[in-house]
Amino acid sequence: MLKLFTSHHVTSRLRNRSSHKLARRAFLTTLTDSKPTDTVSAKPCIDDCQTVVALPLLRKPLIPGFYMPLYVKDPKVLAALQESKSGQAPYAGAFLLKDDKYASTASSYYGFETVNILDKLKGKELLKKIYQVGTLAQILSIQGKQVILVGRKRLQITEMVNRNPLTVKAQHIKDKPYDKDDEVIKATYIEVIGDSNYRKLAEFLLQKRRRNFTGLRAGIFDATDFNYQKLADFGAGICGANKHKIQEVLEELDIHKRLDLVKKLVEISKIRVFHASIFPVTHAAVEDKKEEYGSAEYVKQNRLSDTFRKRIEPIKEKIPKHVLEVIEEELANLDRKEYGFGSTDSIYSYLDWLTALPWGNCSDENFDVLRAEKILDEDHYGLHVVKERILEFIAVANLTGNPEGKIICLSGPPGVGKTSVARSVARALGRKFFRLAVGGLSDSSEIKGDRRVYIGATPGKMVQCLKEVGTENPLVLLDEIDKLGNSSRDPEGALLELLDPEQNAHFLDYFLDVPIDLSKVLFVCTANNIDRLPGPLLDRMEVIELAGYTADEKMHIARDYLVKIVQRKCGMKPEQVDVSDAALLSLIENYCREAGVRNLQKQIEKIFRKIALKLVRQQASAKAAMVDLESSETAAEGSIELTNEYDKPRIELLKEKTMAARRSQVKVIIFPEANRRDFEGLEESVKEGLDVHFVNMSRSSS
Ligand SMILES: Nc1ncnc2c1ncn2[C@@H]1O[C@H](COP(=O)(O)OP(=O)(O)OP(=O)(O)O)[C@@H](O)[C@H]1O
Repeated sequence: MLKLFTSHHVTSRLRNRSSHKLARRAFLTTLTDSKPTDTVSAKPCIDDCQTVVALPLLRKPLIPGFYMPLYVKDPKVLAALQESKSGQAPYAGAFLLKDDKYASTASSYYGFETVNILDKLKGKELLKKIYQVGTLAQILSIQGKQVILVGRKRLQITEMVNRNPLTVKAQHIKDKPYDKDDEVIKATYIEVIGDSNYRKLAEFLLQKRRRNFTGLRAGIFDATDFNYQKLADFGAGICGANKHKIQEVLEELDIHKRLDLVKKLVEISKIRVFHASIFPVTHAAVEDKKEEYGSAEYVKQNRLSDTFRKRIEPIKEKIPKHVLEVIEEELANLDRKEYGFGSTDSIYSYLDWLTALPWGNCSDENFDVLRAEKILDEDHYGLHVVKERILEFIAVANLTGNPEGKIICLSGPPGVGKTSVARSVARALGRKFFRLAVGGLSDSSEIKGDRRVYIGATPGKMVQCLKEVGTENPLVLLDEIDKLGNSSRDPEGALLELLDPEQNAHFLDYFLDVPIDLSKVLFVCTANNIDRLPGPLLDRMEVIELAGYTADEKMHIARDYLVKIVQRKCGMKPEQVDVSDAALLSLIENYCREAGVRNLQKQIEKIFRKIALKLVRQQASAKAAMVDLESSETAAEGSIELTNEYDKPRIELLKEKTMAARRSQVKVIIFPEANRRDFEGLEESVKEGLDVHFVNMSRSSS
């Protein structure tokens, strides 16, 4: 009996222990198809389950028979999983992401996979990024955002059913039939499992994954009731090899080939285990031994810390001392950890953030008031008071060399240009722009990050902003600050900390855990209604009101700004469209009576989209007519052999067709040259609009 660990043990552990501790373990289920007991083994209508929510996995595929704890941040995905769990088919699809770049940004603590990193990837985009072969996973439990899955069967995606959350139709794929007595399979099996090193390896790994899983160790090599597929899967599941290699095992349906793949993975693991158990020491020792092991995989792994060393090398001088110390400490830590056993992931992720921040990198400041005035006028009609106030602010910064002081809050109804004025200020000052939507924000952790002890921890939005803009002095727009969520988890306190010049020079993000200097960031806030702003926040701000626009102002904005912007966005030339003032006025009076101009912009966009469609349709039909024309003519494209005056009808036909297709010029090639006189003798109305070329007898010489 190849029983490793009963499902009952696992679920009772799941209930009894804290999820952190649990997640640290490799959750192995039985290798045999045990009788249904408890939640784990119950497999309601598994064969009917063809439509599943697709979960993208960042760090490794889910091998059938193994457990996987997930951290799901996306509320839509979570709701869909909850629905599946409470329904007849408590299953989901687990599919590995092809791209490694997401894995490096994944914050995985205690082995929990994170399914939130792909905020921007949805539907087909996401579908393209995942392997099409994955695993049908039973949803064992959902506690908060933590979901425990157990792999059941191999799946192949056939089509997308829903975009968000990504839901797919998938067919269950089966292993190819094989002969149990096949000598080659037997031999490969003995190479894998019969190898005493493998036995040692497995024992070592299993010990690592908590020594109290004794049933596992006792039962593993009892070969009286085995099955080659599960054995191969087991090897793939525990070997800790590169995730794409494990995916190959998942996709391989030929048992012999699957065993072969696992054999290679196990070889690599042996080197790691050997290294981990004998040389858990310094970077220098690892360097010495590199040659000796000679494994490409080994060398690659040890580049983990080198990546960060290379990254910080050019900016080492600029990194604050206290941060550099932490980085060095963590690098040494990373070197000590053996690769592939989970816990390096969190160090990797931490270092990835810490080393990617723009330490000491600022964009060149520009406090030129005339230039700023020109930019503000270029981008916005009117708004004289606002522009004047901003110029005063820049003038003070020009004199003091520093724009610090009060935080500007642009207040006014929707669509009056608050966001776009802030964008222009950033452009005028030569700073990078970052918009941070704080409307609805309910938790201080969104600003200050999660503590690293939490599963799936990520830094706060401010740190994410610095990483994205790549400079220490961006202009950060805190949008809709009056719509801050009401919550006990103090988002207001976190914002105060961010905005207060006294505090933000030593801003502490819980994830980074080192103070960072935000004093060079220029904060601009927007609000629709400042009455809703919390007093302490309002105190720190200088409010500039933007009133609504009159019809006349809207007319100017539409004609001189919006039409031009939209036309450029739609890829049209000015001569292709002419929107009359009467049309704009009618739009303003009948459709856009609100204070701002956002709706007006939308209406103009609508009109331009319709014109674009018309233009493209015309071009398409012009092309179609041209093709038609070519096929009806014997000579080269659009040309005519004019041999005598009876060709006049052909010229007329050609002209008619091309004119119908709105081509202004009809190219006519006439040869031989001797027929020039015949052509010239034709009526003017026929010759009109033709681009004529006379050619001598040889066609190629045209
Ligand atoms: N005075 C103006 N001149 C030119 N364009 C303007 C002007 N005012 C607004 N716009 C344009 O109107 C659109 C909407 O403006 P924006 O998004 O900045 O509004 P907002 O006040 O931030 O709205 P919300 O409060 O809903 O965020 C933008 O394309 C902006 O460029």
